[in-house]
Amino acid sequence: MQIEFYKYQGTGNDFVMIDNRSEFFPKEDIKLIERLCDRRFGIGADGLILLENDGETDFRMVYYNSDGNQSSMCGNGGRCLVAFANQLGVIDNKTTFIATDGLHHASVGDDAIISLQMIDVDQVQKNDSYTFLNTGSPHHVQIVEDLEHYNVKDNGAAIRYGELYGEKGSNINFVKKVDDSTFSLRTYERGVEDETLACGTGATAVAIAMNAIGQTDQTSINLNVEGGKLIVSFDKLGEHFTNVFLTGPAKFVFKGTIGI
Ligand SMILES: N[C@@H](CCC[C@H](N)C(=O)O)C(=O)O
Repeated sequence: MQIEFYKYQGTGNDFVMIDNRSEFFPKEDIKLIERLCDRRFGIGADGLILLENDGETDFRMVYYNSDGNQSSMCGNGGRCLVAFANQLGVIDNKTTFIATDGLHHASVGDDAIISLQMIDVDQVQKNDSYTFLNTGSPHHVQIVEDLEHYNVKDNGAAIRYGELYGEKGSNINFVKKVDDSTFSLRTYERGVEDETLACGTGATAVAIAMNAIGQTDQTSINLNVEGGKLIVSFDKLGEHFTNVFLTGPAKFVFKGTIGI
């Protein structure tokens, strides 16, 4: 069988998008999803996303990591899916959709800029050398000195598979402060098991963590990621972070068909 796919990227975090409103896609076939995401044997992507019908919202987001397993929320993938839904005519520049972590509001701006509301955060675990929080996906956030030369893959894997997070693991972000409203980060992604060029829930986690631990008192934060720039803004009510928005580019790359 031939299937039609669309390829999108958000600050270099790339995804295979499939319109599954007719429910044709074999969702339980982990090996197939892994192959479609494989950069040598398939299309190549950090993840695969199905756009599905939902009775109460504009559409449902079903997200798989490139290892073929369904996972938790993907911020950049969510932004790319909004752009895909707009391209398909499912929405008209504004949407409310459902994902694994609940409802998301989003809007499409000029120059393919998508702004996506993320979940509220009210638990930030502060430790001496790192912070842990869930922004739809679990994130370890750690400040490092020499971010440019840091071995993200090896150090990220050691923490992801180490005693802190057990079987479930976590995404691991390494951060450097640039100025009071700007941070650079590099992320090791669970389920990709490598550094990716960007991670939306990771950028969100870094912005909130840096505010929570007093590295900044800003509530609109610029994030430099390997594949570009993102902005995370929020309101802070005591230890509660609400109205969290992740904003940045989400771009169509190409479409095609592939035999499965
Ligand atoms: N790239 C994503 C994060 C995807 C989920 C993550 N790999 C996990 O399994 O926790 C993003 O942009 O948020």
